[in-house]
Amino acid sequence: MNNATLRHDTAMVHVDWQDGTSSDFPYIWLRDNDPAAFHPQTKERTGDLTSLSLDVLATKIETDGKVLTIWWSGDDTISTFDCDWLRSRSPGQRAADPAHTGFTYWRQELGAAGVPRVGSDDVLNSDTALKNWLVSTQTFGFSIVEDLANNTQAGMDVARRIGFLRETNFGRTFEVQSKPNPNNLAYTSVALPLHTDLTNQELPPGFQFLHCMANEAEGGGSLFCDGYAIAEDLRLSDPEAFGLLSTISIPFRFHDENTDIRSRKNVINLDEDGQVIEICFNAHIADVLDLEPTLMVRFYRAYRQFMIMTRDPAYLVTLKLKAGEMVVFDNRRVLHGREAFDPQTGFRHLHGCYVDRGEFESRLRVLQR
Ligand SMILES: C[N+](C)(C)CCCC[C@H](N)C(=O)O
Ligand SMILES: O=C(O)CCC(=O)C(=O)O
Repeated sequence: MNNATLRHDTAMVHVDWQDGTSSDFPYIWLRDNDPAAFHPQTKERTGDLTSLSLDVLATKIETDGKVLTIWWSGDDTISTFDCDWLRSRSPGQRAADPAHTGFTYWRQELGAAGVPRVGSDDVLNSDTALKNWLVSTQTFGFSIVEDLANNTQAGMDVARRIGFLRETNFGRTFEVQSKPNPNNLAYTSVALPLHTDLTNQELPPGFQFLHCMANEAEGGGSLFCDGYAIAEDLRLSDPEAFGLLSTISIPFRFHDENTDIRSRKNVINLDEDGQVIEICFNAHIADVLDLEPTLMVRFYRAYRQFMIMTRDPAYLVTLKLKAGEMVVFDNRRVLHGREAFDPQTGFRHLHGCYVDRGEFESRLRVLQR
């Protein structure tokens, strides 16, 4: 970068970059981000903000277009910044995040044939295949890994290519099977309407992995819908319902002999720009609603409307997992469910685990380096 020009006043350094763009850097920000204030090996911040004056001022600033040098008043500190780094961190613009590769919202038209698929050996052995798989899993919120070995380790091996497993009250891994004395409906053979798991947790698990070991019973098909697509359609068709579901939290609770785990969540969660970033929807573990009575009635209308949309075939993709396939989905975006099955007609067994979004995004950033 050549010929950047500088102006500075009592609060900021203003830089006109050669390409016509410009940036404003407050002095306190520059002083706080002096490269010398970071540990050379760990890259952690070691500078102490409280030792700086908020009115810190420069006595002299120079740039040769590659490096910007500042002489500070008050002490003899001289800070040197790389201009490309400065530009990439221009205050007021978010630095691009390589883990955020974009979303494609989908509806029924995607069909089972549109679900991204990848071979388990490719993901296990190739970083490029791993990266491409993570990108498509994030884009659609789900994917299927094929040709897993026929043991309960195989799905975990794939999940661990991403990162640490998220342990919950259901264990580090879990067996979705019809069991005696079930502590939740997943462990029966009944139909499960579309839902997200563990909305009763302070942080609901990010990605869910369900490795199909056997699916021989009649029924037992899998259901999926894109919660983000439903939320965006609701935003347009019923702004009042969207507003309530994205601002009013409701209680969720799971309890059994050993646990009583509760959390309040909005059904639709937005970031500060209003983008949908999480769906928490699980009718079976919604606790008794405790809203103020007039709000209650408005909320029920909104909540029921969202529920009706989750039953609308326009959003539904169905498939029947085969032994050796593993479905992977963002549990905080894509709702999942299953048809009832008849355990008398054959064995059905899914082996599952979770990996949180933070692990997933970290792996993606590292693979994009
Ligand atoms: C069995 N497995 C661990 C996968 C899910 C458990 C879900 C438990 C709770 N009923 C909920 O729906 O969130
Ligand atoms: O049995 C299935 O296909 C899905 C089970 C499920 O929804 C769950 O474990 O949360």
